[in-house]
Amino acid sequence: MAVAELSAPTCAKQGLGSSQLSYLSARTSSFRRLSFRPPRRTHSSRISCSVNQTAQTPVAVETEVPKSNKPECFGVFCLTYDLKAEEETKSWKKLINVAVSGAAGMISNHLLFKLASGQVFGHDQPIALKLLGSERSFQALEGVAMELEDSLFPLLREVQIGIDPYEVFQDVEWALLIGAKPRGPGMERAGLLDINGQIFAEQGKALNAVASRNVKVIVVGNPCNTNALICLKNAPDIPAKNFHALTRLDENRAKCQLALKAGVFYDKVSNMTIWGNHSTTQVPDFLNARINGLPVKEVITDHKWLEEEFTENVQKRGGVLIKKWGRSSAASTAVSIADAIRSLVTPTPEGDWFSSGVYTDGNPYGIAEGIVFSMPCRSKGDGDYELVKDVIFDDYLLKRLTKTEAELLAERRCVAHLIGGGVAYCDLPEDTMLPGEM
Ligand SMILES: NC(=O)c1ccc[n+]([C@@H]2O[C@H](COP(=O)([O-])OP(=O)(O)OC[C@H]3O[C@@H](n4cnc5c(N)ncnc54)[C@H](O)[C@@H]3O)[C@@H](O)[C@H]2O)c1
Repeated sequence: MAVAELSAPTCAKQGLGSSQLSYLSARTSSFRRLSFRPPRRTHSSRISCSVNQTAQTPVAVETEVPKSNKPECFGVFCLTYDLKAEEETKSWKKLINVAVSGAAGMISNHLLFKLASGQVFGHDQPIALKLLGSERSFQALEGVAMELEDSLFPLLREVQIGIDPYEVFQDVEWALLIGAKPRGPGMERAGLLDINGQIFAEQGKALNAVASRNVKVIVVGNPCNTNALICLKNAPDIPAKNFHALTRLDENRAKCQLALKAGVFYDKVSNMTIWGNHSTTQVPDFLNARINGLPVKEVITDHKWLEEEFTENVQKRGGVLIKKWGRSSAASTAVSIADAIRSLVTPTPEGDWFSSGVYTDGNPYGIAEGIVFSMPCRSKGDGDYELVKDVIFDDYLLKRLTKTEAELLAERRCVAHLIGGGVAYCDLPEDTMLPGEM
């Protein structure tokens, strides 16, 4: 049985400096050793350094182990430290609560360490991680929490693990919904929509009940557009605008392909929109994208390549990767989730935009309302976004937008029973493989 135990110097590593902290001597003898136990609903680690508060008498406080189903702390995160009077600090931001579902999975295994290190929300932003797993993955979740402990991240102040979204999503300001069931052998696409739809319906209800009223939700688990739709429809008290389906990986892939073809570094590619569904009907928009500030079609004059190879390369990149590697993209997906968050918490560079799957109500492009569709967005860096208006369309682009829109409307019909739309009727036009899907 693994035992999580902490020692005083660890909190010193939490960015406060050892002189700012005081500890009870011989803590390990008096401190409750908490062991990782067989699956229970919630298990949390908590570190709380009393910053941003008035100066207090130095004392290290042992956190009470809460009763019943309240999160229970263990390990290094159980201690609460107060600052010495003369060492009051004012520079720390308020802690943000971030939930990650599927936290024991492959994508999370990359993402969590980026979040905890400050690479995503900033190097002055303390963070609490609330990790949601499935019953089957609970032990692995404990392992993840242990690795987070052992990483001594200065900004990581709390870690909670659990399998009940109503507990794990309590007060969260961000929810990164990655956990989903993979498509099993012989499973129809409609079956996947239903099985994962149930998960996202429940998680939407839980967010509605207990999350921050302005929680930002990024749905990664596939089929992510329709899962995001299900989630937002089950969370009527949270603005629909706050829900995103991740298409940033597709955007990054498209930028890379254009850079390769044009022989430029990929930071020279901008204004890249992925339109529509995160499936093989997605539309990487080379009409509005730019290279070195110029329209792509002026820089890459091989338009046949753009229409055929480029488009297909991006649409099918996830599938090709699976064939080569035997598993779906995890590291680059985690990077793209980090990019997607950063795009919402930092102002979008002048003249540029980013892609995200967002709710279509009120969109200026004439796309059907009531679906989650990837579109070009800009942000002031406040977590919110607005849709970009100055984009152009041609026949090629419009034709493809219609196809991906039809697919999303069909997916919506398949999950009508999960979004208050009556009886489901599944008539998917074709079985498009989802990028990254096994
Ligand atoms: N949108 C994108 O760009 C993109 C890219 C790649 C993968 N994906 C999707 O992301 C999802 C996760 O991928 P992965 O590689 O991390 O998979 P994974 O199988 O390694 O991990 C998924 C984890 O989710 C957990 N889980 C299952 N049901 C859950 C539930 N109800 N609540 C909480 N956790 C649950 C599983 O136990 C598992 O640990 C898949 O659906 C995949 O298709 C999306």
